[in-house]
Amino acid sequence: MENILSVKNLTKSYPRFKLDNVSFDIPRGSIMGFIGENGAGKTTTIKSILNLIKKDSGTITLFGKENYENDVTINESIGVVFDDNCFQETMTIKDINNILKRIYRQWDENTFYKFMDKFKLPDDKTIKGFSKGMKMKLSLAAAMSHHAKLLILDEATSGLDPISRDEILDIFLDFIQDENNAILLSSHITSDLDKIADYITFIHEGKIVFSKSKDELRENMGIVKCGARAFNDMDKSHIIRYRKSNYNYEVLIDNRPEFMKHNNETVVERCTVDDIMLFYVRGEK
Ligand SMILES: Nc1ncnc2c1ncn2[C@@H]1O[C@H](COP(=O)(O)OP(=O)(O)OP(=O)(O)O)[C@@H](O)[C@H]1O
Repeated sequence: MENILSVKNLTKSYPRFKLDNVSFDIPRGSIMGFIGENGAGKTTTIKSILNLIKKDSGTITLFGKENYENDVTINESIGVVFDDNCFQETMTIKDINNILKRIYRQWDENTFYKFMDKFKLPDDKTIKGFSKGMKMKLSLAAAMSHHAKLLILDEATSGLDPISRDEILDIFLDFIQDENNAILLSSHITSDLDKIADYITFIHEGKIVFSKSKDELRENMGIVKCGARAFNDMDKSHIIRYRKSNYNYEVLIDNRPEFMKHNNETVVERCTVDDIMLFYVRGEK
């Protein structure tokens, strides 16, 4: 499968933080969930991809091209949303449409106004009177109204209520029905990623812990809850991380099918993206 975005050994240093050899790929027709705790390096990675900050080293390839910085076609093929409002508060939807129409060669006024109707955003009010969720919907609509092929969304669903999020997630799923499109979605709302992501890239303290398909994670990883004796007897080669509370252990294991073959009386629970992140960040090795 061809990759729409490929990040190889990306490095960027700040005085107190280093993005360290970050690598991952996003195949066409897929949604990549980008997860990690606060300060893990998600926005720094995204800004490097978008050339908003200068990387120290590494290779970023978008749509098969490495040096895309001044390539208008590539830049216009990306729809970007950050978690803060990028429009002037005094503007109305009509003003925004007029401005974006001049910026994007492929601006699609029809699609934009369809989104405005769908999201019930008033076109006579200034942005100042919009709630956080309304501003977020507006930004998402703008990102999806110029025939972008890659959406890069940094915490773009964080201000939305569960109903609006569900509506947006459906729109994302629609978007990738076109096999030439893809989405990079950084989010702390891991239940959203459980619902729609095809791949998960997990970054911790500037380093990639894993970048895998969600099916692979779901099939292979599992949680065993047991007492001290069972934990001591356990084949340690399967343990990724464990958490201990009083005399009980919760253990995140890899290769669930293999583990179950040799421990057929042990219950291995399925885990969520949230569980995996919690074990990696807070569990013991
Ligand atoms: N311009 C900068 N100068 C110095 N340090 C910076 C700069 N920008 C980011 N950092 C540091 O880089 C680290 C990673 O920040 P980043 O915003 O990439 O994290 P994040 O994973 O997006 O976090 P969050 O989930 O909170 O948005 C943080 O420690 C941050 O303080």
